[in-house]
Amino acid sequence: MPLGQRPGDKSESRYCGVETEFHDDMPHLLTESLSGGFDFIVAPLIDPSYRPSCMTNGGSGSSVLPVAASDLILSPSQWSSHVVGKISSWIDLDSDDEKVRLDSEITLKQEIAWASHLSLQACILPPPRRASCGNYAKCVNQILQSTNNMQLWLRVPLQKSEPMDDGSANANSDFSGGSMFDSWEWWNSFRLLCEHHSQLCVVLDILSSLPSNNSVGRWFGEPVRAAVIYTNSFLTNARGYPCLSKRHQKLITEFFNHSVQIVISGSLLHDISGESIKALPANDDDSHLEVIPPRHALRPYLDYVAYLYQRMDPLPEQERFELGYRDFLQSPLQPLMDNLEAQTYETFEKDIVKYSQYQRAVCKALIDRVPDENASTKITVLMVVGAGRGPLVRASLQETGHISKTAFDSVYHVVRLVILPSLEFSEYTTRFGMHCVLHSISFYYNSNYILVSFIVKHARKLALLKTALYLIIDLCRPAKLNASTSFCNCYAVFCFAAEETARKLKVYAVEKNPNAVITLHSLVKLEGWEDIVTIISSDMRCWNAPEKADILVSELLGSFGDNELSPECLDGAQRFLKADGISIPSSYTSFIQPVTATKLYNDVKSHKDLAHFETAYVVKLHRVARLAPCQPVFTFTHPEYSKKSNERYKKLCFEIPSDSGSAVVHGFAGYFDATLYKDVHLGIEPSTATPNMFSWFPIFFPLRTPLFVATGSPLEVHFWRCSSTSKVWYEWCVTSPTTSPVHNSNGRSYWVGL
Ligand SMILES: C[S@@+](CC[C@H](N)C(=O)[O-])C[C@H]1O[C@@H](n2cnc3c(N)ncnc32)[C@H](O)[C@@H]1O
Repeated sequence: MPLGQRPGDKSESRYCGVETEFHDDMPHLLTESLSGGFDFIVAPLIDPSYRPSCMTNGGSGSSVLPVAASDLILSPSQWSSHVVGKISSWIDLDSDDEKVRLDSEITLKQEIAWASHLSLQACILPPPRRASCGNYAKCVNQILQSTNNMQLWLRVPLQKSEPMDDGSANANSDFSGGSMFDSWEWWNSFRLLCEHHSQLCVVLDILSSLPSNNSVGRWFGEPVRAAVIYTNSFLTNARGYPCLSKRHQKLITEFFNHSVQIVISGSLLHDISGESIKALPANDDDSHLEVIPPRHALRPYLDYVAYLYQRMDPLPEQERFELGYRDFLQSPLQPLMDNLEAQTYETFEKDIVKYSQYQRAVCKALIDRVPDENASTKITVLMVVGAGRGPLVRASLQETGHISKTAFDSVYHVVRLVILPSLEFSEYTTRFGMHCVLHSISFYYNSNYILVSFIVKHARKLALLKTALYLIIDLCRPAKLNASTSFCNCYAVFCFAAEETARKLKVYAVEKNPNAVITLHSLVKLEGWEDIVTIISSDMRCWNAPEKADILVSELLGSFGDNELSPECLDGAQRFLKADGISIPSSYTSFIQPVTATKLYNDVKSHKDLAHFETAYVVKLHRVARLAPCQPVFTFTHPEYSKKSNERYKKLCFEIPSDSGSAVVHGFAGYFDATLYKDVHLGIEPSTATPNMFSWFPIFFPLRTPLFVATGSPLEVHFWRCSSTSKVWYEWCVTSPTTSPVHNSNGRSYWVGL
């Protein structure tokens, strides 16, 4: 029975398992566990007392393996859906004792072969017994080369000793024997020996004490499939029930968010004597007792884990929409070289936060440029370069009170039909005793946002009007806007242009995509903007403008800022910007940070060629460990009259926090931040990211070979932005702690066309 129903969450982490001992009555064991609320069991497949060398035939294979049950006792579908195999924990493939070593090898292979026969989805391998586990890894690697789809989950404790002041290790480790111990390093060497095989994953044993947050964070970039929590890691609450420490709770929630399944292990250690009484029927009738299955001994622990799952916030609607994009590599768009399609534009246009930031920037620029006293006489020339289907034209016009016919109509339509079924907006404001003239209003909503942008004249009671609008939004939330949409995360974004710039505008919309130009014409006609907007079908780099612009508005930004060639395009466009004109954006900067991203690395590797390792990808990063804070890479400012080249070179030195421990770097996550105008910015750099903006996922620059960075070693990285007459590309490499080849030399694998 899944832990709960979390809207939108279809991940594996809904399922919780229980670890069991060897049992030769598997049907009983399974029924007991499933009816006790667990979804699967982690069970030994073979009698743990079995040793091949002690068999009468010396392990030659002719005698029958002492299995827990065959595929006639449980069907293959039961085995596959409800059992994770546990490989015998006594095996020691690196033992000095040859007999033990050989017995171990034979048993491992026999058990995996048997698990495969049963169609199990996964088997758990016991933890390596020592740091040097070459023979164990060699045997597992052989198995991985020939196994079907079954995954092998290496079990390791979530444990890292912290150095003491005198340099020795703290002694909370069963494994360390007093020396420094970091279980991640065991995992890392094991998977290196197995060549990063994609079917080799991890199970973490969660102990009662946890390593530092930074050190735990590394695991979120690893293929962790399950976390085993022992009953002795649970605390006891005031009522005698099991509970977990705050840090454990946070960790479990993170596991849920990263599709890691929880497995409970151990025996009942909490005496909840009232529990069994509660389970009895009220009239204590024997016949009832027969039909009520006995409560599973570990149920209180399961209930607590379910409680942690159920109390998580539901996934926001946008997150739910983006679930399928998590860790999915995409080629970056090339809007200069290619012509975008209507669907792509439509997706951009849904990002209301992006446009409201632009609207704020245009508003500030207009107010700075035209003093109030000239507002009704001075005409500002605003050029939207790369206008697409016109959203920035709309945002700019709304800023000045040029409200569109359709927006005006639609707000009354929406107000009348949906929000206030029997009330006109004007009546509404009158009822609230507000004395203002509603000059224009636009209303936009999707499943995430409600944007009300309005302009009032004589707004003496503007504050009241704002209150009224908040009230309207409250009234219409959640169900009335659209009965079929869940509005649990709905909130309002108000864009009050009411301060009313009322500046006069002349707009040019310049666009090189001939299809988008057709749409622009249709938009201008529909909105009645013919007198204000002139559409130019041209590449901004070669358009001969009839006059110069006061304000140049563009959105030519990629996930890495300059990677869609905004610098090259705006260098061309600034010819027709007045000497004191304003560019929105006025600057943008790219950022990178090193990441562990096993899933992405394996996906790139699966192409089996060099080119994919030298390509940047747009990707919604999820199963990644961000190893160090971001650092800025390249900055571009506009306008730029210095004739400075757009080629760039940057050397960066990252320090991974020492309490993280050693780490593996699979590549670099890239982001940008743009200053639109003065203090109005937008971006995706995690520490300053614009909230609820979804137009850009990060970019990922892979490394051909995963890079091991030992604790305390600096990581030195070089990035270049290069160009030729026909293309722009990036090259990157690492020079410390080891040296990598320069990736993408001469743009041989990945470039952006000019
Ligand atoms: C990222 S889209 C943004 C479109 C629109 N401004 C929006 O926010 O939805 C960039 C647009 O700029 C156009 N574009 C790119 N380079 C251009 C150039 N050199 N001249 C004119 N348009 C260009 C593309 O065709 C595309 O429509």
